Amino acid sequence: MWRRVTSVSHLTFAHKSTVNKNACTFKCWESFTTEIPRKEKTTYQRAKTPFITFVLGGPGSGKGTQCMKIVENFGFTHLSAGELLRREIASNSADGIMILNTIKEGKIVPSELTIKLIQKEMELSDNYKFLIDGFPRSEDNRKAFEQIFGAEPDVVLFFDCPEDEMVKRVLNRNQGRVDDNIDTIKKRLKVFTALNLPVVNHYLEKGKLYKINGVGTVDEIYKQVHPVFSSFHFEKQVRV
Ligand SMILES: Nc1ncnc2c1ncn2[C@@H]1O[C@H](COP(=O)(O)OP(=O)(O)O)[C@@H](O)[C@H]1O
Ligand SMILES: Nc1ccn([C@H]2C[C@H](O)[C@@H](COP(=O)(O)OP(=O)(O)O)O2)c(=O)n1
Ligand SMILES: [Mg+2]
Repeated sequence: MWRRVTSVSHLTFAHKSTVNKNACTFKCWESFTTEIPRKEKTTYQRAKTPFITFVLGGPGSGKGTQCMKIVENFGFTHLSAGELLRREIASNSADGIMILNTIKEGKIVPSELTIKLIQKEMELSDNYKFLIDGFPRSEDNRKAFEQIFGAEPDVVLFFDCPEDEMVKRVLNRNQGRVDDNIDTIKKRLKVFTALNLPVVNHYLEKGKLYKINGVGTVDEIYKQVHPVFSSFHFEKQVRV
């Protein structure tokens, strides 16, 4: 199902390990394909194809909070698309100003840029289990991901939360975000309905959607999330 990606990322990176760096370059993409001969794999390469979870829901629906609990319990690597974009702004990169203005307007950053940031983090990770939080936020995001990665997610979580609850939570979030103000939130909610709900419906039709009631305490909500992942028996999987 997975294929090697050669066209989008021209990134070079060093693997964290000091051993066998060359063999680890592009390890992520090599393990995405079933065509790599067994003998080319090293113990530093993942033995498994990536297990990808998309985490969807409106602003303030609790995506990030629940992702932290999934990470604790199931050892996923958490990639928040919004966080990667905020990091890009903070690094004063060439795209930083455009990203900042897009986020302030409550709009969606061009898909290729967000996917490039996600892809880079996946390449740097030793893990094979990924939570991709806040992505895809539009059909364009979704289609671009599928085209670039040549694959679909294994699981899609959707935190369903009423607008008034989301607004309340975002206004109390207190993380100094430029988009956590009432004007931007109103715009984001419109964008969520117009662009993100079609993605939710797409995965519902495909039978991949796990709809979670996003109202309640963090633990009450996590009680619905846990069985989604325990059904995959990750703890029994042995990595080589
Ligand atoms: N179940 C909950 N009940 C009340 N507040 C919550 C709950 N889950 C998260 N929060 C708080 O709401 C805010 C938004 O949560 P967050 O996880 O950042 O949502 P998202 O990533 O979907 O925008 C945060 O301040 C968080 O601490
Ligand atoms: N796939 C994405 C994800 C986020 N963004 C931008 C636009 C979003 O309003 C901001 C913030 O996203 P983030 O997921 O951090 O926001 P919430 O956690 O839902 O409040 O980033 C994007 O353009 N494309
Ligand atoms: Mg978040």
